Amino acid sequence: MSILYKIASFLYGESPETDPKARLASLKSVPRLLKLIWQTNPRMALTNIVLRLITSVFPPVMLYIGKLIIDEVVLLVNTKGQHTNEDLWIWVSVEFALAVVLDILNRLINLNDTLLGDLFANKSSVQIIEHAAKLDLYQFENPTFYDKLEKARQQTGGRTYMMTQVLAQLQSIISFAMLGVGLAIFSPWLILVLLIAAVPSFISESRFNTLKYSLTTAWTPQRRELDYIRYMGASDSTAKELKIFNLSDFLSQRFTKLSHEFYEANRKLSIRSAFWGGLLYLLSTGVYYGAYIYIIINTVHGAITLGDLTFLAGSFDRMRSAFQTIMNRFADISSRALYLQDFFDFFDLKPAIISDNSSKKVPRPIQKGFTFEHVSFQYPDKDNYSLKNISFHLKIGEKIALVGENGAGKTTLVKLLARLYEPTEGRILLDGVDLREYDIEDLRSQIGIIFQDYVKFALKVSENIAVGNIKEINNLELIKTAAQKSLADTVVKKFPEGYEQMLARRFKGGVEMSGGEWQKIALARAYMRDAQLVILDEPTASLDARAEHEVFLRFSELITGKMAVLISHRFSTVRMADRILFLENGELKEIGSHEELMQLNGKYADLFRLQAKGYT
Ligand SMILES: Nc1ncnc2c1ncn2[C@@H]1O[C@H](COP(=O)(O)OP(=O)(O)OP(=O)(O)O)[C@@H](O)[C@H]1O
Repeated sequence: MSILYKIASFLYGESPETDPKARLASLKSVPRLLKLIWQTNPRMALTNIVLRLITSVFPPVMLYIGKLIIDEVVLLVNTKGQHTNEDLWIWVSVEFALAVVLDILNRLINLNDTLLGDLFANKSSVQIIEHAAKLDLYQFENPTFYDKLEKARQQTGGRTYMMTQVLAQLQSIISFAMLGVGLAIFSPWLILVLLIAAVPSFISESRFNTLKYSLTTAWTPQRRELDYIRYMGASDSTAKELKIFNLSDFLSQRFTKLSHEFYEANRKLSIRSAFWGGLLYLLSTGVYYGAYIYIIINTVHGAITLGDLTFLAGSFDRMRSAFQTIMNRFADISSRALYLQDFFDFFDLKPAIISDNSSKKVPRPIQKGFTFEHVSFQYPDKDNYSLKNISFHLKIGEKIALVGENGAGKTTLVKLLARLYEPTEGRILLDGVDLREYDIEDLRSQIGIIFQDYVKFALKVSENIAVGNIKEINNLELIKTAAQKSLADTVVKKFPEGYEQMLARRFKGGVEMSGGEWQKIALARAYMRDAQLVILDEPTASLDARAEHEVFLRFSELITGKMAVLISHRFSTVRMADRILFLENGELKEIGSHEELMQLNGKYADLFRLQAKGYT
């Protein structure tokens, strides 16, 4: 075990989050951070470094000029004004000029920090969005991944702060070295005293920062829950049910209990940290004053001049605080580096569903269609299969309907078709070639899919429709045609601002629509692209029976010649399909046209009759 490791173990303990090896390793993310800062804006990053370098030379130079001034004054006092005072005023002017320049430099650094920090925060937020888009759907459904994503997202402010800290550290180290050179010329042993004085305080800072990180990390799931309760307690989407079910007390009690537990854990740590921090700082200050007294005694005995005294005391004081800052900042940086590690860990996550350069383009037009060959699928965190041994062929121009009770596996099947997941066993072929061999983006561009839980974007009507083919966002003609096809144009007509109308009430001027109206808008997305396969996963459940019938009739006419997969619980709609696949517990139980399945008199026929009875 290396000495470094032993020291680190002592400082940080051995808990998994505070594992010293992990902490030392996390410092490796600092150069990666610097690279990111550089990439944000090389010119501003360079300016920042240069300004800091120049500024770091100022403290020793100004202290030395201070010494010269005092020596001049003492000389004048001792010679009762005999000695010419020309030099004195020159030095005072130089010091004044330096003070002005230093102030300007510091302001420029602050300005640069703020602007570069803003750019850096924006860039990393964009990078998070871009990277998240590349990841697989199952990664979003995994709580560990979600924690990483949350940490990466929440740490935007922290990363900007970290950026300033790292750059400031560079400046402090150079400044410290410059002061050290001056001090070493006069009295090298003072440097040793200085180092010893700062150590206790550094230890306490390190230890408590680490404990703080462990606490925050250990509480991530609870903090996520707190965020969730906060959102549920005050959100447009939950307000209705909160009132009807009178849930606000339930939520506020739950929030209070959980937040209080966290507060208590944090409070104890903060008090301990304040106590030990204060005590050890007192110790450092004691050592400093010991050295100060020693210098004063030497001055009184005439061993050094009064100017030397101010220079030494000044240098010593500044070095002491610079050293303390460097050490504390180092502790801060290394514990924040753990958060930074989370950020980079998120970027290191790679999607499993990818395509390489040799990937095929989807045939235009598709010749044979899609074939499921003994496809089984199990969600990563589930013990049982959601689809079992499914085999069927979707022919060119054919419209099939998936029917089955809740949880039968209908949505899962269409997710596999769009390659949002890969089959656990078996394979899916497109024109006889495994789906995995096609370019994923090209494949998805040929599939139009509207899910039951489609997103209601707080965007304009035109944008809400254009998300079906975002490249055409400025093609208002296409958007209008898509709206006509899905009957959304009847909804849009009611808005004073037409296609410019803002939807959802999240932002000013946004209007809310009924479930059925939203569905017509969402359906228009399917008509935005010239897809070869269109999948509608129950996006019409909120439409009244007549509207759904009309929508599907139009749909069948409009997509003639294309393949379609419909999921609906309404049998009047389902029977319009060429063939019906009846799923039960992930298994394909019956397949055939409505008439064939009725003749078979199996489960489909049972359910059909049950629903028909309900309607009469
Ligand atoms: N993301 C997921 N992670 C884990 N299990 C899932 C996930 N999505 C669905 N399941 C499970 O897979 C099974 C099939 O779900 P699926 O959504 O495909 O059913 P469905 O037939 O579309 O149901 P519904 O008619 O209610 O929409 C269910 O048991 C469900 O719990």
